[in-house]
Order: sequence, then structure tokens, then C-alpha cells
Amino acid sequence: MAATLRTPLQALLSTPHVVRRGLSSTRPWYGSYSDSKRWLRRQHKDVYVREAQRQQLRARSAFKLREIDEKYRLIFPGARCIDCGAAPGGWSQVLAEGVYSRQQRPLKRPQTADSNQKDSTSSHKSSQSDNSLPTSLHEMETADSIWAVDLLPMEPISGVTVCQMDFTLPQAKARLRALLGGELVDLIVSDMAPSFTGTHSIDHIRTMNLCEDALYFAQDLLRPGGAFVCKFIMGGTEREFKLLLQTKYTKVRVFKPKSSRADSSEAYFVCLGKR
Ligand SMILES: C[S@@+](CC[C@H](N)C(=O)[O-])C[C@H]1O[C@@H](n2cnc3c(N)ncnc32)[C@H](O)[C@@H]1O
Repeated sequence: MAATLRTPLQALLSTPHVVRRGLSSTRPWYGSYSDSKRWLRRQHKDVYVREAQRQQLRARSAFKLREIDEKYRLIFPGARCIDCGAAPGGWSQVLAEGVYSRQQRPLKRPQTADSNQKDSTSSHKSSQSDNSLPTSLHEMETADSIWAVDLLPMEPISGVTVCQMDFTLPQAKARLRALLGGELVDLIVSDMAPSFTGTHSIDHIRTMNLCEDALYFAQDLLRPGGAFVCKFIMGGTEREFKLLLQTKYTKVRVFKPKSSRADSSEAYFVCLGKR
């Protein structure tokens, strides 16, 4: 009899909503979900998963940000960006491509005797060739123009400061503000998603709560004229949220990238020109 009992996690994973979710290709969210034959079959057939592997992108979701950027041109060389809900790092890779592609990676180390010595050996490397990790916290804080926030740990990416923390906690904003050295950023993107319950209405509301957190975060840390992108799950209250966004940005668009799975109710708000 005991063999037929399911743990709460197994029960959760067997619900249709959870199975229908568009999940990261390289890191399934729910431990044993990766063992699901259905998940593996879908991943195997998915052209974006194969292409992400070929291009060494950490998640198929990287293509969503590429599509958003192709349409709205948000990422530019030297842009300062915050990536909320960044793990495993697909969006941060796309941000790094655009931010560091046509320029030297900005290294703003303090000019001490020690750092001068270090700079003479390493500051001429481009972002593509420099895969070394920053050697000190100070260097991490000053060398990068991309900050990636997630609850989960994330493998380092050159030029990206990874902050493992709960984005919704008040101290998260304070910590990021300190890392930014008081400066504002040009772009804030949020692909954050909560742990899904499998009940669409609850998942919708939880996602909208994260959108709202990200919006108020952007109100404080995004420069006037800057852009904000956030993922949501359709379910009703996004219409009201769009009205709120329109009071804060001159243009607000809803965009569903082709690479977002057709059976997923996710879409993105793309907000331009912070007032
Ligand atoms: C769809 S994944 C992001 C995929 C990522 N954009 C990429 O391309 O690799 C959503 C992420 O949101 C993160 N997340 C959810 N709630 C969060 C919170 N309160 N604070 C920080 N991260 C959160 C999850 O840990 C998860 O890694």
C-alpha cells in the first residue's frame, strides 16, 4: 500500500498545469520532473532547446529576450542592466552579448599600486576572451554593467555580477543600490516566475505580484527614459496592471515571442521611456 502513496511534490508534478508550463531547457525546476518521459520527449523535439545547446546558451528562454530585443532594441553597448530571476543565466548571456559585444569590457578598478599591476596584465582582454572570474568582491562590484538576481545559485558569466537573494525582500533593493554605487540603470528585465502550484488562478496572481515588485523596483533603480520588461501569465488582472504601467512609461506593449511555447499563457510587458 505504501508504494502507492505520493509525496506532495509527486502530486504537484502530476497535475496538468505543471506539465503544461514552459520550463527552462537546461534546468528543470522541480527535482524529479526531469525524469518525466513527457518532459524529455518535448525537450528532444523542441528546436529552441537544440539551438540553445548548439549556441551554448543556458536556457531556451534566451531566444525570448533575443526576440524582444530584435523588435524593441533595448540592449546597447555599455548599457547598465539588471536581470531579475536570472538563473540559470540565458537572459544574462543575451544581455552580455549586447552590452559587451562592440566594446571592451569596462574595467573600472581602483587605481592602487596593486590594481595597476593587475590591470597591465588583464584590462585589454575582450569580454569574449575573458572568462576569468573576478578576483575580489570589489572587482565584481565595479567591473560589470549587468547585475543578475535570483533565489537560486547561478554559474558565473563574465561581466555579470550574480546576486543570490530573494528579490522581494526590502534588503534586496538596498543591496543592489549599494552594488550600483548610487547610479541608475538603463534596462531592467524580469523573467521571474514563482514556484507553480498547478492552479492557474493562483499562479497568475503570484506572477503578477512579482511583476508589481519588479515595477516598483524599477521605479527606484531605472533612469528616466529607461526600459523595463517583465514576464506575466495571462489570467485577467494583467489588464489592470497594464494601466498602471502606462502611468509610469510612455509606451507599453504586450509581446509574445515565437520562442515562447504556444501552450504557455506567458507573455511579456515591454515598457519604454520611463517617465
Ligand atoms: C523562468 S526562470 C528564469 C530563466 C532565465 N531568464 C534564463 O534565461 O535563464 C525564473 C526564475 O525566477 C526566479 N525567481 C522566482 N522568484 C524569485 C524571487 N522572489 N527572487 C529572485 N528570483 C526569483 C526563479 O528562481 C527562477 O530561476
